[in-house]
Amino acid sequence: MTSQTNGQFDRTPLIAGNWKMNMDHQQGVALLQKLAWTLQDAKHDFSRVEVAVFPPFTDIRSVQTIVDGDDLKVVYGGQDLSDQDSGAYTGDISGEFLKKLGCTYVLVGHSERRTIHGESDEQCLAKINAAFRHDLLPVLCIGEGLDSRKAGEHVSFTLEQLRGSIAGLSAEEVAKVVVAYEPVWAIGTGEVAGPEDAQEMAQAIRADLAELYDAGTADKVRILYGGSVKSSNVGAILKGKDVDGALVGGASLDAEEFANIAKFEQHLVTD
Ligand SMILES: O=C(CO)COP(=O)(O)O
Repeated sequence: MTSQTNGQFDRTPLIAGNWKMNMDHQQGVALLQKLAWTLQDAKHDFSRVEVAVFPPFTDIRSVQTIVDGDDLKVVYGGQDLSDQDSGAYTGDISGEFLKKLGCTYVLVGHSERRTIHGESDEQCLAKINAAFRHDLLPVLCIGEGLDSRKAGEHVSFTLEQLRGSIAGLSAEEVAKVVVAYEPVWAIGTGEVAGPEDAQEMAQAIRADLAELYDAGTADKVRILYGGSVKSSNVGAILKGKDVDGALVGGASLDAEEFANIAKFEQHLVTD
């Protein structure tokens, strides 16, 4: 076990905002500046709770300029990357380019990539390897659809995605992966998996990682929950001891609401 260094959290919590295909670069700059001011006013301690944004590719250069120019502590990443490094891959973006723009993270296998673009676990694994080649931290998204949930197969479905997407990674690599559990039926629908559901899956993911690797490695992996997270439900969701943060879609487009989510410790439900 790692020591209890950060309140109830063994691992530094991560609150991440996935802007999806929203916000052009001008709107993105305004959103980021408002977020930074709001967090600054709230005296946000970034060493306690990390805050990341995932803007569209066309915003990232502008985001970099603001982050560097204003010395912001907000970190950022791409919403996807190619599994290749360069070459004849029209429309794709190399991890090398993301790194050069100062990205820390990159999303891999978001459910919208898996469903709309048919990305497989195998491709996700190749993308994770590409991320590591360029010193980016992958945020691997996994999660079941409504059918699996209704059939009571959500855990086995999600763990199969996990295993397929990390197959062959070393323990050292896996420890750097952030896993985001996002049940597809809870994304953008207002339906939230209950706090118990989020903890149940986070615990199952950690147990599976401990079985595949070892407990020490599993303890290092941060596991986020995503799907209709708001300031009003984040406190209950992050109460789960295996849930280390949130991947937020819609609510991350509102600077005040997203800053409020990042201040989730104020909303933590205790009983
Ligand atoms: O897909 C998500 C984040 O990646 C979740 O989106 P919502 O928060 O809009 O449900």
